[in-house]
Amino acid sequence: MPTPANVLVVNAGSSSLKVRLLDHRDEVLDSLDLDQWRGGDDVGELERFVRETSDVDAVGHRIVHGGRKFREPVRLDPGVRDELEALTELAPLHQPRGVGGIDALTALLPDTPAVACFDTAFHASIPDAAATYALPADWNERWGLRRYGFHGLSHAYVTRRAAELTRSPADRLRIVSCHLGAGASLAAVSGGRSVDTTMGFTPLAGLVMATRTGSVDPGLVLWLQQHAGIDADRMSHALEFESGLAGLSGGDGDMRTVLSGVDAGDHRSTLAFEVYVHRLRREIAAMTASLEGLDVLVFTGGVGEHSARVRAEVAHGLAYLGVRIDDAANDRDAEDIGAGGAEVRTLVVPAREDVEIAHHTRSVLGG
Ligand SMILES: Nc1ncnc2c1ncn2[C@@H]1O[C@H](COP(=O)(O)OP(=O)(O)O)[C@@H](O)[C@H]1O
Ligand SMILES: CC(=O)OP(=O)(O)O
Ligand SMILES: [Mg+2]
Repeated sequence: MPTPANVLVVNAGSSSLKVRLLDHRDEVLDSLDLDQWRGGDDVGELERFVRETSDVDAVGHRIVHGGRKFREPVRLDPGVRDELEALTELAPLHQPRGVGGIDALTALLPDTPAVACFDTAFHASIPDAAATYALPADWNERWGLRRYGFHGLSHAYVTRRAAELTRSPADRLRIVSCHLGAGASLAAVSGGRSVDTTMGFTPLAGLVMATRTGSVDPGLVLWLQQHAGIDADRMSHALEFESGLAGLSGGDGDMRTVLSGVDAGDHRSTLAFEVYVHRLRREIAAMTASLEGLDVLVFTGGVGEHSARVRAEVAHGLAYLGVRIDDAANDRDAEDIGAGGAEVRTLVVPAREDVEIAHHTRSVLGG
């Protein structure tokens, strides 16, 4: 078929559904944001939006988990859809929402071709030394236990933008991409390929997030189960929804709420902010070890794009790596916030998973 021009991008995250219609130049023609989306039950608004939107040539979906099989974008058919649903056990929070998006759009636009694009795909290049857990080898093989990594569509877009903005070919750059949204992860990108990341087998690992713990001592989790009477379901809910910024500060996990608390002298909010920043700095430094250096540090996602305070705290603690920012540029959320002559470039890039998905959708269907 000819390369589709207008792509309807469906991005079902852990808490929201973002739908965008992009034209052949990636201009946004129309969009719909739903804060509450559980996949399935509340298709009403989506249905209205799609009925009012004409000229959809193709649909591109963000799917969080591609499992062992899907390492690049794939054209959707009923068989593929069922394989994606079967991966729900690997990402119970995210996968049903993505599959719900596929089902809703298949019902609304049954004759429009659709492509699934995976959060995990960009990280398929992570070498075994970084992707392998030191567990019994036959467990790893039997269940495909591995550091899959997530937010790959965002990290891939950041990688392309970093190359454009620094006017250097991506194959020469060592980039740490910081995707700081409600979910948060880092990617170490060398020569355009992901070589390490903070999320793991699930999107629970790594950085402190809005309501997720990020990494904790697995011994602590076992201790709570074996000695404190916290069963697996209760534990899972606490680690996913009651932890992170929300758990520490007692608020909703929104960084803006935490910062208001800090300004009001609230001790819990202050500790939450300090823990968030500490972990972020430490993990960025860890990514530079995987890269054997650092050329570009990039901030993206709601917190990364809008919180000058988080960026400043992180950058000031990483001066020893050559990170130096221009505080005035940082305060106005400029694209390039690096200080003149700094060894490391520091950039702020809007998260555009939609652009990445539209590109993949066009190349799968047109190529
Ligand atoms: N001006 C701001 N200052 C600090 N944090 C912000 C600001 N605007 C948005 N955020 C943060 O961005 C988060 C949402 O990030 P976003 O990438 O949009 O979400 P999602 O991960 O759901 O896609 C919110 O939880 C909030 O903490
Ligand atoms: C994978 C992941 O954590 O996604 P989100 O940030 O949308 O929750
Ligand atoms: Mg997001």
